[in-house]
Amino acid sequence: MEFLDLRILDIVDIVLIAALLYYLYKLVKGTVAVNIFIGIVIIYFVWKLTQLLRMEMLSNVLGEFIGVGMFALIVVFQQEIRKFLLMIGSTNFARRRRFLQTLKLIKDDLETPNDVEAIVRACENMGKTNTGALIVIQKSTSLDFVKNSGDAMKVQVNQPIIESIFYKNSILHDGAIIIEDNYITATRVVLPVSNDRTIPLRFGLRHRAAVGITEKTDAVALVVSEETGQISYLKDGEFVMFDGKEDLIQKLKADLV
Ligand SMILES: Nc1ncnc2c1ncn2[C@@H]1O[C@H](COP(=O)(O)OP(=O)(O)OP(=O)(O)O)[C@@H](O)[C@H]1O
Repeated sequence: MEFLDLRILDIVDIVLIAALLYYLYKLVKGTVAVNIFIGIVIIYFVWKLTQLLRMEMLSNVLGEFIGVGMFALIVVFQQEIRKFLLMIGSTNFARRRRFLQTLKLIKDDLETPNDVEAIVRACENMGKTNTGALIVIQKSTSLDFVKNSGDAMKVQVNQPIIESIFYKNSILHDGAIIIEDNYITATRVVLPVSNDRTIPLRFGLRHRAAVGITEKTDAVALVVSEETGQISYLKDGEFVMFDGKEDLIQKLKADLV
């Protein structure tokens, strides 16, 4: 049967399409782009239906629309396409780097493990004084596309530095900080805010920004609430539950490997 005549390349084809759809979903999840995307899919199916039913005029009009639509798409999704390419490029680069590291082709010390204890201790202290904080820890996806909105710096992670950045009277306290390979590489960063309507209303923009960046990239985020002093840990756009400081440290370490 021709239908069951599946080649290895067909399987690779399906896996690649699945990966592509996954990246697209991750990119548009919770944004208005999702509605535009659904609109396009609907128009495409109506066009196919009109072709099938031989409704010449409507099918021609929709066909023309779809033809020009490709250019319109590039304009409408300009931001998303940029992020998409960045996401694919940086993820592959990081994977390649890890692959080379396992083969010992490049030095192991390129990536310094993040000082998770210092970060969590800083969050704990900031929580006690109700100091709001937003910390994003980069993994394999590059965060360059958000870093540009803040101020670049390169300081090795340590507890007092983090606390002094978020200290209420500090000029750097607004926005998020980015941590890469145990270095704080940007402060006052503005993150994309998630539009996810399932986030409880008690969480404001700081938490929504943490959800936003973790749903669009594989970074993880820590938020200290200014109102309650509570620490939240976010991964893949979701709040991760933890039982005390030690549990948070263990979870972070496991997620940052
Ligand atoms: N998109 C964003 N990117 C980075 N930081 C942000 C963003 N939006 C808000 N913030 C930071 O969060 C701060 C407080 O915002 P908001 O009070 O709405 O947050 P919240 O989630 O209610 O937090 P809290 O519980 O601490 O009040 C802002 O002053 C700013 O420093």
